[in-house]
Amino acid sequence: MTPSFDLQHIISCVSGYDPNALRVDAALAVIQASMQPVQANERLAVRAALGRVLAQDIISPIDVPAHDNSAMDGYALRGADLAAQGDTVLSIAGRGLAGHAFSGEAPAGSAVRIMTGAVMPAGCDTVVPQEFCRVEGDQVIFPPGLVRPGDNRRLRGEDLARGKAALPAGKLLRPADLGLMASLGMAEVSVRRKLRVAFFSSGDELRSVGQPLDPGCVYDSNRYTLWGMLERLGCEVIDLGVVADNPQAVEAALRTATECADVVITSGGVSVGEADYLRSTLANMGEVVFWRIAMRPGRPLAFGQLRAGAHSAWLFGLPGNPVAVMVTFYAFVRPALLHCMGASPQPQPMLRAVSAQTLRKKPGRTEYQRGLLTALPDGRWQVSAIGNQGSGVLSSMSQAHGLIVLHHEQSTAQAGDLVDVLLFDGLV
Ligand SMILES: Nc1nc2c(c(=O)[nH]1)N[C@H]1C(S)=C(S)[C@@H](COP(=O)(O)OP(=O)(O)OC[C@H]3O[C@@H](n4cnc5c(N)ncnc54)[C@H](O)[C@@H]3O)O[C@H]1N2
Ligand code: MOO
Ligand SMILES: [Mg+2]
Repeated sequence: MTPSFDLQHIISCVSGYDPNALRVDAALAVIQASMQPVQANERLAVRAALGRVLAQDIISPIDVPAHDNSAMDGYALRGADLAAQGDTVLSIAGRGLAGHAFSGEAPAGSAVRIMTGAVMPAGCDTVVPQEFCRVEGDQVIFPPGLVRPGDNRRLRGEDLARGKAALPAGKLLRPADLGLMASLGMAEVSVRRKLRVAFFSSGDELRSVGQPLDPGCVYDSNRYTLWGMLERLGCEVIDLGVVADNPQAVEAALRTATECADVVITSGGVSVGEADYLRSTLANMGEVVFWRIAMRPGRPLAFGQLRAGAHSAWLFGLPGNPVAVMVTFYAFVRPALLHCMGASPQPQPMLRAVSAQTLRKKPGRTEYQRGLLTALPDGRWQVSAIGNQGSGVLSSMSQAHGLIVLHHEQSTAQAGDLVDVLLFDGLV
């Protein structure tokens, strides 16, 4: 009898190339096209809105600043009064401080003592810093050529003019935005509601911290990394614990998650092992949009939609290996959640660095390696791949500054080549 074999399958095993695995960029496009942003909004005090997504454009209701004012401590005067050559001597007409304006118009040929933030006296258009002047009695003397007319004055509305766009809907609110809203006098703001994200770990070998570590078991670390990444994104995080390796338990947990969350994230049980039930359960409860990505680590990622009664939720079935969880989260889940939160697209925090060594890479997939950055004397960054790149090795993930991304088309990078690094500290 002739042995039967699947040539395509053998090629894929030998080369590591998997014809059924989606490219990273294609998977991202499918995810973005499938998932819709949440629409509901809520009104929050400005401080409570940190990290939330702005629901509406904000138009400035006032001029900021509301008045022309001084940028320096010194003397306000008419720029035209400054002589091009020789000292200019002006009498001091009075004083203006921030919150205590000089009243009236500065008489011709006079200067007004002024502090930073004080309203520019009527008639004055220029401020000379006090370091440049000499005071003699009630006169102030300005040497020539130190300032130009109009210097050291901040104009009304130069930050934001009334009626101008201040912040666009979709902005992920950062500390500067809170300050900006406060500068407009806003106490409250409309933001998108939080995204509800439920997650659980699956595996009979998993023990939660606080439990004894039985033989052959590991502590469940994925619920900690996932919790951290979701908290940083500002999601409402629902931790459904550890689920056993059996189809009934996986289905029950997915049902609970679908009933309470917009997005469900699981880790483990998504590969081809005899205790891997995630994908078949997803197929029974809804649909698998894709499974397997041309990437390493993280290849067995599953994405699909779950249904439970009237509820539905999107599912990311992340591979169980702890590094694969984090890499797939940064590559897919984070952009997807930002999209669902209603955030406008933002660039990934990437920098280009010189590779310190040869980085071997197979064609036809995207590879991610944990990297350490150092500054080179010429001002460029250098990146070195950390020793143990195993998919279960969290210590190197903890040490790394970011992920070296070796793109789909890229081949092995040689020492000295420029490579992309996705920075952990730039990620919310
Ligand atoms: N024959 C094949 N075997 C495997 C393939 C494959 O393509 N063919 N893919 C490998 C890849 S790549 C990965 S990644 C894993 C993914 O496996 P699962 O998603 O099914 O995950 P598990 O089998 O449940 O666990 C894998 C590994 O990770 C540890 N783990 C799981 N959950 C946690 C947790 N919450 N905290 C800490 N550690 C966890 C688990 O103990 C296993 O060691 O499959 C490969 N196999
Ligand atoms: O690619 Mo798996 O994701 O080895 O860890
Ligand atoms: Mg498995």
